[in-house]
Amino acid sequence: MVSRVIPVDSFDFVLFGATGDLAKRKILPSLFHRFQIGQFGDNSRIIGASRSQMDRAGFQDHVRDALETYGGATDKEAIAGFLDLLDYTPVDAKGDGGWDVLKSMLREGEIRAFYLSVAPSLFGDIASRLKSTGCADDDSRIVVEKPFGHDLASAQALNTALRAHFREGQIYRIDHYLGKETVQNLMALRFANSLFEPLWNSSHIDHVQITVAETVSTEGRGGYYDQSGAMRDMVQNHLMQLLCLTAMEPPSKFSPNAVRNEKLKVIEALEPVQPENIVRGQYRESAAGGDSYRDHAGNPDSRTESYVAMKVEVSNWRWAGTPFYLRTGKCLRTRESEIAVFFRKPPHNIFGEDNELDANMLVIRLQPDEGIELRTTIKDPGPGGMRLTGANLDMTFADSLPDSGSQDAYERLIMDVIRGNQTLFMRGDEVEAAWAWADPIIHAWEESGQAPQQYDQGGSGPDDSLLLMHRDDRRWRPIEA
Ligand SMILES: NC(=O)C1=CN([C@@H]2O[C@H](COP(=O)(O)OP(=O)(O)OC[C@H]3O[C@@H](n4cnc5c(N)ncnc54)[C@H](OP(=O)(O)O)[C@@H]3O)[C@@H](O)[C@H]2O)C=CC1
Ligand SMILES: O=C1O[C@H](COP(=O)(O)O)[C@@H](O)[C@H](O)[C@H]1O
Repeated sequence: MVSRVIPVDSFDFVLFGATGDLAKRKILPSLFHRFQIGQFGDNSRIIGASRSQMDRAGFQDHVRDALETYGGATDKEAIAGFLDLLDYTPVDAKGDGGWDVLKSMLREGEIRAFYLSVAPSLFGDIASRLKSTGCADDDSRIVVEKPFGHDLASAQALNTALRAHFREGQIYRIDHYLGKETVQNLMALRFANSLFEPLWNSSHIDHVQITVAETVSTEGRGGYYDQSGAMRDMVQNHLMQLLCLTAMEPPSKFSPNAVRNEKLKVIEALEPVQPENIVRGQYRESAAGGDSYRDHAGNPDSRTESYVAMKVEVSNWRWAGTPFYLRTGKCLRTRESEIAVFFRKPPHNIFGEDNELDANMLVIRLQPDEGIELRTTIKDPGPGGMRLTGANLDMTFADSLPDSGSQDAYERLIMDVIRGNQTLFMRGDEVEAAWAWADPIIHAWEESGQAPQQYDQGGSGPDDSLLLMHRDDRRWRPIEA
């Protein structure tokens, strides 16, 4: 099956922070891939805007380098075609310089998208100048990167700054996990099949495990990360979104507000997490003497967590009695993200003591090998009588849908901005609700002053995370290389 490309209308895409790290590693390569497969409307243009003094040719050189280095681009004709769409103007987010030139580059009647790939401290300045200079109109989209705030108060301040100039319907808050193919597939699995929904509740589901394990350290971004930690960097946003999509009620339709209303209800139903239900970890120096978290942070006393595991309760009719266990960490054994849904065991065993019954388990693998797997119990084939064994119904997308094409999460999300579809973007109230849940947890840590438990690099996290499960007579799925 070849994926169908549905072209978008032509647009003016203004990339603030066009000379920055995220632009060159993700945004520009993603735009190029969508251009290369023919998704752009005919007159589309991309305008880079940053502080650096550079002309159009200089920006084209910068972008060519980014596409070759980070986008795997080799097709000279496609690269030349893409570079043709580019323009550049220096713009100072905090001053008046460059805005009149930017305004003169924008065309009447085209979709305008302003992507703010800059520090959040510049969001308010840019939003305000976009409006006061007439660069943005009432249909323009404004896209903002994470982190969306550091806590509830700062997220509220960002929302206020953006909403002073743009309607909520124009604001696209990026959480790149929502652009991942299998994350969207979770909604298809739940709401496009009649098989699962009747079982999707605490009567049939014992518990859910959501894991985002990373092998990378914080090296190179230790300064930023030490102010953030796993809770702010991953749990409040990415894991929260996975939890919401797993736990939410069926929306009445697949529309931005219908989906986001249901996600918001999940966040609002979260119980406060008690300290005994959270484990924080920090990676120590490796056996080979490799740098520790504290070395990477440049802070020998750091109490910031690079790992967190927690038991979360969703307090509503559907989920009462079914805990969600979340965990994420750096420097773990392997890169592996998944949602594992553990069903309850069959209520009665007709096969006798020699055949212990296993529970069914549905695993939604987000990365690296995207797919869906259902663990079932079958008869062990052969003449050995009625002996039971486990068997997996495995749908690895690379095998079952080999020509479906893969796309980076940013590709999908940027095209949705042009289409004007906010379903996969966080609404302001959602982000604030997530911070309102996370803030007390973080404050309690800060007040206690307790250091996270040290854990080995290349393992599966701190020992206490095992106890979190053992206490409930459960086990984590192994993080396996
Ligand atoms: N890098 C990453 O992997 C990720 C980044 N993010 C987020 O994306 C955003 C950008 O991050 P990143 O690319 O790493 O940051 P960088 O520091 O690499 O780039 C910052 C960009 O902002 C521009 N800039 C700074 N000050 C001004 C100003 N006064 N006026 C106009 N432009 C200005 C810089 O322009 P110039 O260089 O010309 O001065 C540069 O292009 C941040 O919000 C970050 O949190 C989110 C997820 C991952
Ligand atoms: O937002 C972030 O995400 C990455 C993990 O993203 P993935 O797509 O590679 O799973 C994480 O490493 C980073 O710390 C965080 O800021």
